[in-house]
Amino acid sequence: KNKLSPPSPTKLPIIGNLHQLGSLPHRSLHKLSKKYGPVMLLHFGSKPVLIASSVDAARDIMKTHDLVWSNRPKSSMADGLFYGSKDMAFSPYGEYWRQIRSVMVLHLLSNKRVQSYRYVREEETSNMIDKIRQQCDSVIDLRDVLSCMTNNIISRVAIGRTYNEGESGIDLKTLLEETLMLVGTFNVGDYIPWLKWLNKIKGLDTKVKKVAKDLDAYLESVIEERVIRNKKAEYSAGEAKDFVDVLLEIQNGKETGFPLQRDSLKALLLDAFVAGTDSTYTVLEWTMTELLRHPRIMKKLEDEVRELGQGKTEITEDDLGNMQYLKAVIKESLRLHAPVPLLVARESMEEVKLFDYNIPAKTVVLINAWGIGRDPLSWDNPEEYKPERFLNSNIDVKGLNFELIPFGAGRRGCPGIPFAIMVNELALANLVHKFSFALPKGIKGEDLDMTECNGLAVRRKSPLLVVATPWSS
Ligand code: HEM
Repeated sequence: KNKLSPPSPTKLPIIGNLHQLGSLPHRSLHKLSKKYGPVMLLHFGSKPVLIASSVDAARDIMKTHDLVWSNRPKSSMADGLFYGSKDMAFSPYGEYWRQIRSVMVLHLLSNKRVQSYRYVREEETSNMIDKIRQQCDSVIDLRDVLSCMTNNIISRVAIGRTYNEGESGIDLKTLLEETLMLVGTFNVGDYIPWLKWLNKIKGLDTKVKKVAKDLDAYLESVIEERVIRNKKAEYSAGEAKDFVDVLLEIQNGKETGFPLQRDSLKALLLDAFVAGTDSTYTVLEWTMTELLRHPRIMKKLEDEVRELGQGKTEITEDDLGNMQYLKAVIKESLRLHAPVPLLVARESMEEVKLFDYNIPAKTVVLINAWGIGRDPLSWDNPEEYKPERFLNSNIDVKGLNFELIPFGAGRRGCPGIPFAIMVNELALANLVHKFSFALPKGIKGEDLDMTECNGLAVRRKSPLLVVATPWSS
């Protein structure tokens, strides 16, 4: 029997199903999927949006029919901020995307390149530890410390230095926060075109233009400075190259077979900041929250790290390979707290079948990785935080096991997995190696507020406050 269209909740005129999304769409859609099934068709304004909520649906989209689903829907926010969507995350599928994806994967985020930034990760992790040490026994805003470390790592890797030093009269930290906020903003004009004027009235269009202009001025100054430095040959041969160096080297196309325009170069730099920062430190904040709620798990992790780190002043990346429980803890956090719970929207390029349904071209799909991570068909006691489930299991986050897809999968899957995992594992190992953590007086683990707040990455509504006590063997 050929069912033509997936089940749909009743929609309202003009807005379609938008009123059913709520402030945390991954949760609302998860609830709806229990009633309407693993594949349902909603309308955001006039736009048909398919919601996939099961392992089989995710596999069908990101593996069986990956190519058909490899486009991204047009986003006016991405057009405004990323040089007409010339970055990789929002670029439409096609020759241009293939070219910049190969630049990203082969030149910026290859295993070898990620390895070459090891000293940056180790130095910034060590700076974070020093920062906590200076505040020991007082209440620390852990989110602030973790986000600062991640910002510094991404910034040094992308542009060769930390950016919160206040330069060129531009406050890049605030500018990036505004960019992230804008990218996560729901743009009514994309879904109900005749309501585009609302963006003008709300001042959204002006804001996007201003942020894009300031970002461009900053990136131009970074690139120009590098061009001048390279002419003077101040570059020392032993230094690891940052993204700007690599992109300038390959921009003439000798290595890649195609030239890289200036706007593409800037858009790729922006991708590293926008796609890489919040998503990465959010995992650490959720992990520490879960560990403080589960003292038994914290103790087990401390035992592993402290035993393997015995006699060492610092845990280095060489030590991580043996820390199986640590790896399981990070996976369990990604399962229950996928930072990008609905992945990044994709769009079908031609008519395609999904199960028995005929899905027309230009249908947007959202894959609920958050819901799939707590599907009782795949996970025992799915709501329980239990890293042990990964100890004797081959399930990984790399996009081959569709029950765990916090980084997506297939052609458009995240190219930053090795980078993000390294940063998270190294930071977590050093945190529990150096300190014992507790909650501020009067707060019990079980009382910790787990409310989420939506942004580009879904994080805790309130920052995690902790008290750290130095630990030594
Ligand atoms: C824990 C940290 C991270 C998470 C959870 C995450 C998650 C994701 C997700 C869900 C997607 C969409 C995948 C899809 O459509 O199938 C994505 C795409 C992407 N991510 Fe990540 N990411 C993280 C870290 C990073 C880092 C560190 C970088 C780079 C420095 C990065 C760069 C990108 C880019 C460029 C894309 C777009 C790929 C494309 O459209 O072809 N991500 N990421």
